[in-house]
Amino acid sequence: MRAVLVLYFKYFLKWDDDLATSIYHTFVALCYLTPILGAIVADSWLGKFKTIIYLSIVYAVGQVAMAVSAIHDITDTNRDGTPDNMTFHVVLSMVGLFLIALGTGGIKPCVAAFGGDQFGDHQEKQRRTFFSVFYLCINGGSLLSTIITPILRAQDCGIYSQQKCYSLAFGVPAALMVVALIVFIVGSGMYYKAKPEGNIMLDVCKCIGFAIKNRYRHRSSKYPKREHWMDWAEEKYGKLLIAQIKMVLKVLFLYIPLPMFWTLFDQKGSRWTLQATTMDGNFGSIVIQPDQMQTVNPIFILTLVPIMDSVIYPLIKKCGLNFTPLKRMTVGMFLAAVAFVCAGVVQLQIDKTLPIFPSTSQSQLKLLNMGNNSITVQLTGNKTVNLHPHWASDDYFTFEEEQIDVTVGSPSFTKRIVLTKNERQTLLFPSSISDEWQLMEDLTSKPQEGNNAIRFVNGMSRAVNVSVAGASFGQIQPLYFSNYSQIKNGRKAFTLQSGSQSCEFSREFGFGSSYTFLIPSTMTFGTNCQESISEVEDIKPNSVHMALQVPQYFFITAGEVMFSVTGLEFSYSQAPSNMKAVLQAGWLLTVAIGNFIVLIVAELAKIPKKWAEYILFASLLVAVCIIFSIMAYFYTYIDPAEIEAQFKRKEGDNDDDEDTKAKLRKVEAEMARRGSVSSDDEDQRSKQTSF
Ligand SMILES: CC(C)C[C@H](N)C(=O)N1CCC[C@H]1C(=O)O
Repeated sequence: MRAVLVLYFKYFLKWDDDLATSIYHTFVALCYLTPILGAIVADSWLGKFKTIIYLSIVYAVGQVAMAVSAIHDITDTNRDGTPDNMTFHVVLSMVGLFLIALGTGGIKPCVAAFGGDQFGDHQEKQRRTFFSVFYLCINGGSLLSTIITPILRAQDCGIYSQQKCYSLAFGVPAALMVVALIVFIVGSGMYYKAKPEGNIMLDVCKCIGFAIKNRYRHRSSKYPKREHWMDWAEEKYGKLLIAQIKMVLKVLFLYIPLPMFWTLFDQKGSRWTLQATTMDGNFGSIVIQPDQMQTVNPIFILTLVPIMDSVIYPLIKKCGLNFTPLKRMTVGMFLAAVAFVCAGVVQLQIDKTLPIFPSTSQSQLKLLNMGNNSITVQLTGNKTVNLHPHWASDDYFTFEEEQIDVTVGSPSFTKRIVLTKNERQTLLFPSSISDEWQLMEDLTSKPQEGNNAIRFVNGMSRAVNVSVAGASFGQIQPLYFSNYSQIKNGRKAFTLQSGSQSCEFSREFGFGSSYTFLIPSTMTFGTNCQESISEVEDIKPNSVHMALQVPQYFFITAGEVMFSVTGLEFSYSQAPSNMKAVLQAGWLLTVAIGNFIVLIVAELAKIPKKWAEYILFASLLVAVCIIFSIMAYFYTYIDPAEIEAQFKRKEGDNDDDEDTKAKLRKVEAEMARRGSVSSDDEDQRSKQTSF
């Protein structure tokens, strides 16, 4: 669904690029923020199984709302193919997105933790495999959706008029979500379902609050220090709960630097896609569009996860190295930084091929001779150019002056031209140089999305109509320029028409170029006018190949596999039994914060050189990576189940606090239940995990 969301905003809801991008990132950030709610509901109240079911229903309803919001016919009263009550569509789609984000919150942390719950303590290896498979599934889905949803969207559908079918692109995932939910419910009898332990998050908050208050009350030096500030809750709360909170806080503290990884990671959808728009996507038999490069991420995930699990990690182990989860995550961060260095190097190559546009104090001018004779032009600053008939100066001349003198021909003819700062212009000399000269504005940036910006100049004495599949340049008056039209890459055939006469010419286009095509006064209409039309290259096509982005995608994905898959498993294994989903949500929160930082960075980072921006991000991540590795060095891995069992034994003997005892009895019952999972259940678990 994410694959077509920005396009839906832009083309269906008619939002501008900035609004579409901001709402998109806010939605994604919300999807990784709401897991906190889902996790609290699951761990404290409904349990993971029921939370997944209820919030999957919310998710499916949200997806249906999106599908309905994309039916233009609902408000298209005048049946012209566009919705007439946009408020209805905007409100319904925002409600839909909100429900989807809420549903995602319920599903994401619970599915991961619920999956982890299916494995006993002795099945650590299988559990690790589960997290890898879980990650594979997310990315398999992501890959399929990026391929299929754009195809669905491209279909035409409608009751009164045919339009692009966003409702199908949203409706099919809605139907699939319902199928997935049914499959999940049908499997109910096969799962191990850990019971929630009452309002654990409320207890946690109260316990932390009490510890802080109690610490403050006993701040005087006459009170003996305690090992940990949470120990100040001992007067009121059981040791087990305090120990569990310490485990969670320790892990959450470790998470503080992690959003920086996601800040870099999430820029592949924005900055890297923009970079791809300045590159050549021609791969021989297929042409890759800039945004399609993103599919390289899930493709690499699908190949790298199994390779890491079955080759790289075992090999490292064989070499006698203890590649602990936190070490893997550190290496993952480092690889992401390497990816950004690669992006910086690619950017340097691209920059070499980019035109130099005028700065705010400069203006640029190109000269174009539409006459049938060669002319010599002299410009201020002793610049002299010889222009053949129907020909333009090779490049733009740059001026700091506001106005320049232009002298042409012999006997010479001089005119003063007023230039516009920060602009590129073309000065057109008609057949007779004493006729009015035309000054036309040119592009001062590369055409967007890898398109080509094309325009025509009509040198004939009669109006000419120019069209090409998907675009029309309209009626071009004698000695006038047409407006620019955006044309996709590939071979394009143009039709030129004047009265009843017409002719065609075709040309192959790459990515990101700009051309002015000249229709000479000498042109005769026939079936083919290929020979007569000459072209002026205003902006060169992209020449750095998109394949050069593959290394940066490789490194960021290798980094993601080491960082994210390991992080998921680490969050599960280091969480106390009653806060597994909460820590999963804490992990996903780092993704949400990373997304928010991207939003801020997009506004703040205004470094003129893009390559320098990439290197800056890489350096920041390396700095964060060093901080994280120091924090990780001091982290001691724990076995929460073992610690909980020890407390159960100790506190069961000598604690006389009734509340604690009640809680311990609960833990004891739960552990006994887990321990006494019948051999049938155990068999069943082994069967389920034998992948
Ligand atoms: C569909 C995702 C954006 C693909 C990405 N490779 C991924 O799996 N994740 C990015 C953030 C964490 C993880 C996820 O759980 O979505």
